[in-house]
Amino acid sequence: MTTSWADSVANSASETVVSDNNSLRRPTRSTYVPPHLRNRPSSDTHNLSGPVTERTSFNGTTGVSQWSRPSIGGGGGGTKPEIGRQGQVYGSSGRGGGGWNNRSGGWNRRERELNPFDDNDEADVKDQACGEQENSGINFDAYEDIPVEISGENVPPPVNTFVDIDLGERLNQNIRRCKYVKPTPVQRHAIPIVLGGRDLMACAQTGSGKTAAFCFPIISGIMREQYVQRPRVARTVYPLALILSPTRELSCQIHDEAKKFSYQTGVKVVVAYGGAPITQQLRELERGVDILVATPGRLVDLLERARVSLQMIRYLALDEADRMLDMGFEPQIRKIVEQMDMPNRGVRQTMLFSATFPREIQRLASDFLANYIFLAVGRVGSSTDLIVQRVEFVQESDKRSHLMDLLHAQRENGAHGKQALTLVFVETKKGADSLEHWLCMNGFPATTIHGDRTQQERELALRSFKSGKTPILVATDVAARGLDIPHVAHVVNFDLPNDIDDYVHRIGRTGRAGKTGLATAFFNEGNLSMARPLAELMQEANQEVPAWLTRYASRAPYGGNKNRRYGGGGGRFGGRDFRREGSVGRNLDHYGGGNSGTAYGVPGNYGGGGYAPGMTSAWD
Ligand SMILES: Nc1ncnc2c1ncn2[C@@H]1O[C@H](COP(=O)(O)OP(=O)(O)OP(=O)(O)O)[C@@H](O)[C@H]1O
Repeated sequence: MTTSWADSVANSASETVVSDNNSLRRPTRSTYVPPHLRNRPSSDTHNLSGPVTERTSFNGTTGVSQWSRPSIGGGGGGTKPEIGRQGQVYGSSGRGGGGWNNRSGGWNRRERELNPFDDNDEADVKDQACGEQENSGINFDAYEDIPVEISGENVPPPVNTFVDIDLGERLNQNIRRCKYVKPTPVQRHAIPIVLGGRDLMACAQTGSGKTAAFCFPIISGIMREQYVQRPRVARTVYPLALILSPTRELSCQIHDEAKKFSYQTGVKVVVAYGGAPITQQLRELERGVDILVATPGRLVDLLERARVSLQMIRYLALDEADRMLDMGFEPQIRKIVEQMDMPNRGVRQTMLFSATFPREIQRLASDFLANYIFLAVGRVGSSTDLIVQRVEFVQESDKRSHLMDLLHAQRENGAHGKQALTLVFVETKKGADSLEHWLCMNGFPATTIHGDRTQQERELALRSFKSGKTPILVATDVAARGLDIPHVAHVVNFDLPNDIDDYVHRIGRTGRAGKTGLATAFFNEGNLSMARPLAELMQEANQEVPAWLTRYASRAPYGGNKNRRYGGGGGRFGGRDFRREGSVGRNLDHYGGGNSGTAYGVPGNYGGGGYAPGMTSAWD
C-alpha cells in the first residue's frame, strides 16, 4: 500500500461528508386520504374524497405474500377481507376510532412533524437539482466493480437510479434532501426485490447503505397501502412494519434515518428500546405508529403488556440479524416472530440484513423467510477495501504507549491541528473505563460506551464523540455494529476480538459511504486464533499483510470464528446461500474477478458448479 495511515487520516478528516377480529369489518368512514397527502393542508385532501377504488387485500394463506403490491413486481392482491389502516381514514369530526386522532396508526393531525433536515422544506428541496455534483464526498466509483451474487426464483431486475423506481414523490424528495444521488449496489438490487413483494436475505459490506435499502421499500409500501383499517383496542397499537436491531444505539439511529426518509409522507416511525423510560415510549406509541423500530427485549415487554400487537405487520426487517443471535436474542426473536400474533411468513414480507452471515443465521432464515432471494453484494463477510488495514505486533504491556504514539502522530497530521475522530475497541467494560481515564489524564479527551453505562450516559457519550467534543471513543462491541458516525477517521482494535466477523463490523465504523478510513489492530500471542482469518481477510481486501502475520497464520489452527465458517466444507465463507449447497460444487466462493459488466443472470466464474434451476447470479 502506498498510502500512509497518517495520510488516510488527514484525507478522511478533510473530506466533506457529506383484539378483536372486527378489524375485518368494512370501515365506516367515507373519505380516504393516502398517507403521502396526510400532512398537506386540508384543501388538498378534499379532492380526494370520493369512492375508494383500490383496497389492500389480505389473504391469510402462507406462500406468496398476498398483501397488495406496487406495480413493480409480483405478488398480487387478493379479494379477501380488508384490513384497514386506521390512520388514513378521515373521520367527519376527525376524532375517535378510524380518524386522524386515532391511537394506533399514522400521524396525529394536531401534531407538528419536526423537519429533520437542515432545510426550509419545499423551497429548499426544489432547489436541490438531482445532479451528480450534489453528492460530493461520496465516492461511488468505489462500488462500481463490486461483485453481486443473487440466488432465488424470478429475481426482479436491479435499478440504476431512484427515479427508475416509483417510490413516491414525497419519499423521492426526502432522498434528494439526504443528497443521495444514486442507489448504492445493495440498494439497486434490494429495493426492487422488496418492492416486488419478495422476502430477502441481504448481505452487503459495512457502510454500503443497507438501512435505506430496507427503509425505502417499507416506507413506500406503507405510503401506497390503500384504505387499511387497524383494529381498535384500547391502549394497543398495531404497527404495519417492524424493524428489529440488536442494540439501543442502532435502533435510535435507524429511527432517525427512517424519520428523515418518511418526513411528510404521513408514515410515522417510533422507536422502543431498553434502558430508557418505557412510559415515554408508550406515550409516543399511543400517538400512532406505522413503523416500529425496536430492540428485542423491550419489544417483548411491550407485547406482554399487550401495548403492541403484531397482528398487522406486513414488513419485518431484522438488521444485523447475526449479532442478535450472538447476543443470545434468539428466544426473544422467535417469540416475537413465531409465538405472538404476527402474520405467518409468506403473508408478511421478511428481510434479513447484515454485513456478515454465519450459518446460524441461514437456519433462522429458513424458518422466517418464504421463497426468499439471497443477495450478496461484495464477498460475504468481507471488509471494504476503502479501509486501510494495519496490524501491529504489540505486547499487552506496551499497548497504551503505542496508542499514545498513534494519537500524537494523528494529531500532528490532523486537519487544522484537530484530533480526528478515533474509535478504540477494547474487550471489557472495565478495560474501557480504565483506558478512558488514562487517556484523559494524558491530555486526550475521551469518553466511553459499554454495557455498564446507563443509557443516558451512552447516548451522551455518543453525542459528545460525534460532535468532536471528545474525539476519542473507547468502546466495547456494543458500538461495533451499524453505527454510522461521519468522520470516524481511525478505528483502533486495542484488543482484537475473537471473531473475524466482529473485526469486520468494528473496522466498518470507518470507510463508510465510499469514503476511505484507517483501521489499526494490535496483535500479540494472545490473538493466535485470529492470525489466519485476519491474514486472509486483509489479503482479500488488497491490504498489505505483514510477513510476521503470514508466518503466524501458517502455523495457527483455523479459529477466529465461533460460527465455524472456516473449514468443514462450504468454502472460505460459509455465508453464501445455503440452499445452493449440494446442488453446486464445493469451493464456490470464487467470484473469479474481472467479470464486471457481464449481463445479468450470467453465472460468472463459479468453477465447476452448475446452478440449480431458478438460480441466477449477477455481476455489477
Ligand atoms: N444512495 C446513497 N447515496 C449517498 N449516501 C448514502 C446512500 N445510501 C446510504 N448512504 C449513506 O451511507 C452511510 C452508510 O449507510 P448505512 O449506515 O445504511 O450503512 P450499512 O450498510 O447499514 O452499514 P453497517 O453494515 O455498518 O450497518 C450513511 O451515512 C448513509 O446516509
